[in-house]
Amino acid sequence: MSASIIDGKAYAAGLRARITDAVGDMAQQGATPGLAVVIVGEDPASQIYVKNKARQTVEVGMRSFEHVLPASTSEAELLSLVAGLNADPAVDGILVQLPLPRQIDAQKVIEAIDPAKDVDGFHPINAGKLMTGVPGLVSCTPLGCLLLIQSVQRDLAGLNAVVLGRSNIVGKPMAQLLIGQSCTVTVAHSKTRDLPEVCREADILVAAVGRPEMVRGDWIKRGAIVVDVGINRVPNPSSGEGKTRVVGDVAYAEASAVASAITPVPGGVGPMTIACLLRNTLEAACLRRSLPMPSLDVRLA
Ligand SMILES: NC(=O)C1=CN([C@@H]2O[C@H](COP(=O)(O)OP(=O)(O)OC[C@H]3O[C@@H](n4cnc5c(N)ncnc54)[C@H](OP(=O)(O)O)[C@@H]3O)[C@@H](O)[C@H]2O)C=CC1
Ligand SMILES: Nc1nc(=O)c2c([nH]1)NC[C@@H]1CN(c3ccc(C(=O)N[C@@H](CCC(=O)O)C(=O)O)cc3)C=[N+]21
Repeated sequence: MSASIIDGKAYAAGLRARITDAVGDMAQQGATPGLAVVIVGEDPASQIYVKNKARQTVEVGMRSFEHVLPASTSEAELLSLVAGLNADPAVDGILVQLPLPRQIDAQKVIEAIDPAKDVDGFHPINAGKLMTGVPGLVSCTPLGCLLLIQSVQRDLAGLNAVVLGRSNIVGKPMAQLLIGQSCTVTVAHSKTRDLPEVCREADILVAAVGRPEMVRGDWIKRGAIVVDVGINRVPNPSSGEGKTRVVGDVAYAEASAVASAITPVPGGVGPMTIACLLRNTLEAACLRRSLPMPSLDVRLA
């Protein structure tokens, strides 16, 4: 069997097209949504993501406010910028790129963002709403993963899902979303015993560990849906000295021989993360203006 490829890039483009239409309608009423992205320090990989976010924000017709701060920025300075963005009526969504430099307590910054503008869904209020089944802003990467899984299979009730990784930004909210879909969810991590055996139980396997190609073909149940969140830069000497390429947490060729459907890296979850960020910004803008959130149902042929 050769797995079908879940085309996250195409799905994300479809989602952005629907968002563009909705933003156009809002702009006509003088209510253009705005997204502020804050980056502290010069990590080149992070800067590429921030540039991509800003470009796509403008492409869907939203206003983009980019704040690039030096690596030496103090916690107090960042908190005061966040307070200003909370108070700015042109800003509907605020994203502070993680990780932050050592002198800044990331949790403090996350908790300083107005939960109504927390388009990352990282604030404890939004994390708690997700856990208790109350509508709120949901973390973009897990939301994107769920949309991709449901593009293959709409009804997930009763399926065994294994989430590899328990971070607050991916693993935990992913598990909550899958519980919400009535999956039987196992969350595995670095202390889990016999990881391959645990993974082999999964009808749905979401890998978010940050370990290049750790998940092998023989960890995967025949016919499983595999979602690879990992973004790992590894050396790629064949394209020149010092060159790198991006691989996921799953050994893609092996896995696609066993799975029924699989997300590629790049072109899988990554583009969905950004599309869902724009979706969340639209939702935050609608909520703040007491407008209904438009349906963005995306179906690929
Ligand atoms: N595509 C996208 O849009 C996004 C991609 N990413 C990528 O996803 C990956 C995960 O990100 P994130 O959740 O932030 O990472 P974290 O480093 O915060 O969490 C990694 C998790 O994986 C677990 N883990 C690490 N090594 C192993 C191992 N050898 N065996 C089992 N479990 C292990 C850790 O366990 P423990 O808790 O025990 O330490 C932890 O729970 C990264 O590659 C990141 O770049 C992240 C965000 C968005
Ligand atoms: N506050 C905050 N929110 C985040 O959502 C957040 C963050 N901080 N810090 C970093 C991680 C990582 N992340 C990605 C987003 C898009 C791609 C993406 O678009 N990837 C493309 C290109 C990959 C490449 O070639 O480099 C793809 O997978 O096809 C990847 C990773 C968001 N993150």
